[in-house]
Amino acid sequence: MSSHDRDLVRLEDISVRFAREDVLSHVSLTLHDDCITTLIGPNGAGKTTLVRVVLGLISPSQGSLWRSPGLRVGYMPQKLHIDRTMPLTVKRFLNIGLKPDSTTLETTLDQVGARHLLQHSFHDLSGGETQRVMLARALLRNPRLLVLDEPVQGVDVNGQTELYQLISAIREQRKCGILMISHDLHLVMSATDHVVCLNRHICCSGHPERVSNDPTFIELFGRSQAQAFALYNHHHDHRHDRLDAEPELLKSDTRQPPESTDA
Ligand SMILES: Nc1ncnc2c1ncn2[C@@H]1O[C@H](COP(=O)(O)OP(=O)(O)OP(=O)(O)O)[C@@H](O)[C@H]1O
Repeated sequence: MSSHDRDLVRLEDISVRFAREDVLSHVSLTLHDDCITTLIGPNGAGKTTLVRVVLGLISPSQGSLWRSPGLRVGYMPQKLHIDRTMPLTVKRFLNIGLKPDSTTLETTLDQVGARHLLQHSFHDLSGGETQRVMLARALLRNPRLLVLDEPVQGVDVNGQTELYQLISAIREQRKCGILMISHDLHLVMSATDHVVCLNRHICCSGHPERVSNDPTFIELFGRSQAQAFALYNHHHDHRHDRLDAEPELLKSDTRQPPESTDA
């Protein structure tokens, strides 16, 4: 298989202009099977706009976009506005426009740890439960590309770590490509192969470690993110004498990001 066979989407020199203002300038990016790409950047950096270009919801003002023929995309939006007065169980929510058979529905809910929520009211779910159900909905399309716009929004810190672990597991099992937007590089570290740091253009990109050391990343996010990353990295890069004697302890320790979530 040539490396191009793994390509799902290729953006070449894309620019997007709204009201005579460039929101994206000269962005080139390739998304692959079995690869998690994370978009980070400050508010208004153009992350959602870039996602909307990938989804085909916005036509770029300049540049070219190639999508693998017949590409199935599962999309989890940042926000969903549903009228609370409308009674809506999780089962009904997952059936809207999709009509999965019951086995697929239950298997998918199992995968995201939400099968027990099937008959619950969608409106009464916690932040983490809502995100899991939304993820299930995106997965019901059996996507080759999964697009997640801030998947841990409204979820507490422990829940965020669990959700990122779940996203990693989904990629492992399904070998799909994943494009996600996040504000917390140190939290997504273990769930990311490729980071794109965006501020209306691509400031830097590559392996998370490389990006976190890039001066443009430090300039955009400040030292606190870079230091949080360094602390996280410390868990990964070192073998301490005490832990060398306790390999099981090391194994569980390496998956833990730092407590802080400050941006
Ligand atoms: N349809 C539109 N028309 C005009 N301006 C738009 C439109 N969509 C987005 N913008 C502007 O483009 C800029 C980038 O918006 P975008 O939502 O892509 O940023 P973002 O990086 O996702 O931000 P955030 O992190 O706050 O969600 C913002 O200044 C926004 O106001």
